[in-house]
Amino acid sequence: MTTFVKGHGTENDFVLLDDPDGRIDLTPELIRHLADRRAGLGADGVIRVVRSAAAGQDARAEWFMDYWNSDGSAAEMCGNGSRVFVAHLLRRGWIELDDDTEVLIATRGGVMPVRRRGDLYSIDLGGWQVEGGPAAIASGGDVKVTFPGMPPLPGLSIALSNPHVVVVLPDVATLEALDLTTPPVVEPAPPNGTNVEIVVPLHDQSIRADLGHLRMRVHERGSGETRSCGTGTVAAALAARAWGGNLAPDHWRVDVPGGTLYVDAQGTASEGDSAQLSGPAVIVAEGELIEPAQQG
Ligand SMILES: N[C@@H](CCC[C@H](N)C(=O)O)C(=O)O
Repeated sequence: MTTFVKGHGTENDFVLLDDPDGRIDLTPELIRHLADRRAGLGADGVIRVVRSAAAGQDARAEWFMDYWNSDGSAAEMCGNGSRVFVAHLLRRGWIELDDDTEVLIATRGGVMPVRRRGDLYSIDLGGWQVEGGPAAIASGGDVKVTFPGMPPLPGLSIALSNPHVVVVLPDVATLEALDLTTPPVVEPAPPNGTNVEIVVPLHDQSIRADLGHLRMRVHERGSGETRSCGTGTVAAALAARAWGGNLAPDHWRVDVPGGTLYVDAQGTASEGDSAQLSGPAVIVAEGELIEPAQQG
């Protein structure tokens, strides 16, 4: 019997499968079936919750977040998923985590520390880089991104644990009208595909001067448009910070269709040792899987 929970982080939703001892054969077909919003449970991604020792992963972290996109492809990392993963481990009693202490989790993108303060979880995503460096920042980007019915726009590639390209638009009306039903075309095509974040800087007076503010939509590699992408908000803040130059803030609020996330960045405009993502994690339901052959 396989138990699961359904959860989300700012409405980026996941099915988490309990597999502490590494017994589940998680095929792309099973992932697509579970993620299907009509024939399955429905999710942007599927996370297998497995001990690192049972999955051949880094022993510094007891637990491995085995993350899969809804199309059945594997991803290195999921920022929103990492918070839901830790909330689930806590709820199961598989870890203990007091306020302001940290737990290490293993991901394909490396071992990362997660902290909790009340209902807010923060993860340190480690090193990052603006691909193309200062020249790409100065020219607006290193790639061209085309959305249906629009001329190509510059995009800035950000190497985090997973790949991102960030595009800036002038206003919220243009952002809301954007067609994300098909993948944006990125040229030259990144070798492993990419997540694409589209942002509008908000210059509202109500926000602190040391806190940047962005509105964002995202088209995720392997999942299509989602209501939030945690690593995507970090990439968006890093790109906006790079474009903003010396006076740009290190702290950012990013509003996505599913809620609000916060990003803290360290390092130069084009490279840094770490960036932190903070936001909520919600567990909505739990249950037992029925084997596909027994369904119907
Ligand atoms: N939604 C996630 C990112 C999930 C993986 C992504 N689609 C990829 O393929 O890199 C997040 O919150 O970071």
